[in-house]
Amino acid sequence: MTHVIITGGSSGIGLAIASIYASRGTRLSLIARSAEILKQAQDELAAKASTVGDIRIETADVAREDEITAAIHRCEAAFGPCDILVTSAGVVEPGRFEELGSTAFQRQMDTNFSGTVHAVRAVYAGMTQRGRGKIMMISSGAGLLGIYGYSAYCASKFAVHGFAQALRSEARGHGVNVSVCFPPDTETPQFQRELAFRPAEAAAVMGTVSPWPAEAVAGKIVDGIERGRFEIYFGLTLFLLGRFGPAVRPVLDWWFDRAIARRSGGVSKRGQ
Ligand SMILES: NC(=O)C1=CN([C@@H]2O[C@H](COP(=O)(O)OP(=O)(O)OC[C@H]3O[C@@H](n4cnc5c(N)ncnc54)[C@H](OP(=O)(O)O)[C@@H]3O)[C@@H](O)[C@H]2O)C=CC1
Ligand SMILES: CCCCCCCCCCCCCCCC(=O)[C@@H](N)CO
Repeated sequence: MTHVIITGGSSGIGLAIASIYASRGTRLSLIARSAEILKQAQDELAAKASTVGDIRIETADVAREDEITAAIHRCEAAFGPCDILVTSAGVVEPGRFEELGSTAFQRQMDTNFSGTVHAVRAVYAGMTQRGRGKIMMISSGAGLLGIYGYSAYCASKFAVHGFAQALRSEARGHGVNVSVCFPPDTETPQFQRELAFRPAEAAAVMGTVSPWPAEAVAGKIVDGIERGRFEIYFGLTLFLLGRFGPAVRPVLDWWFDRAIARRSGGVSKRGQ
């Protein structure tokens, strides 16, 4: 039976992905920090799964390599080797760079980027030895474009993007499929919290793409895993951004800088 491990599987996009696999009778391991929220997710999914025993929950902080490695190894000992790893654990804390502080900056890098690397490392050796396995990393539209107020988050998601690209080229020779996806704003508990802190200047940029339901994002991700697609885009705008963004950067910068200046009351440089 297929064993799917999902970091961040207790909420939002990760939970929506878990829900699709649960209804297919897959063995599922969900990893997150809060035991209470994990238990809620397990109960919710148990209604869909063939047997409650097919859903395992483990508490671990992905930013702590020892914790996440041990948790993943416990999941593999119980349910067999990992066939599919989805790394959805992530945090977002918007704020202008000078107000963000190094703790909040580092927390986003440690969770979103290092947390992804740690989870991948925990399954990677086994996958390459078996000559099979799939890894899907959740980056973001913010992993394709630098956005006002998102210096740490964008850095962490660009890092995931670069990691996925490089690892893909190493892994394919070992029969391991590495993928990365770039979701737009998605209706999840985290998104609701984030909106309260999103600067108006960021809304001017991010408002270009309207929010998606988590189920729709999860559906495209699972479909991409099945087809072994490397990059998954959501909607025409983010597809164009991913494929042609770097080529049209000067135009995008000009366009967004104008929109941002309008939101900031026309002041684009300090002191002017
Ligand atoms: N929603 C959106 O608009 C978008 C989200 N994304 C990305 O999708 C992913 C999921 O986000 P979303 O579903 O919105 O967020 P949620 O907050 O709804 O879910 C995040 C999940 O990650 C877990 N998590 C967070 N930090 C850690 C940690 N240090 N160790 C282990 N687990 C952790 C949470 O559980 P717990 O807190 O208990 O640990 C929870 O299960 C993130 O990587 C996010 O950046 C990308 C594009 C858009
Ligand atoms: C030819 C090119 C056209 C260019 C259009 C550019 C549009 C940019 C939209 C960027 C959206 C990023 C959403 C990230 C959401 C996210 O990760 C957070 N919500 C996390 O919680």
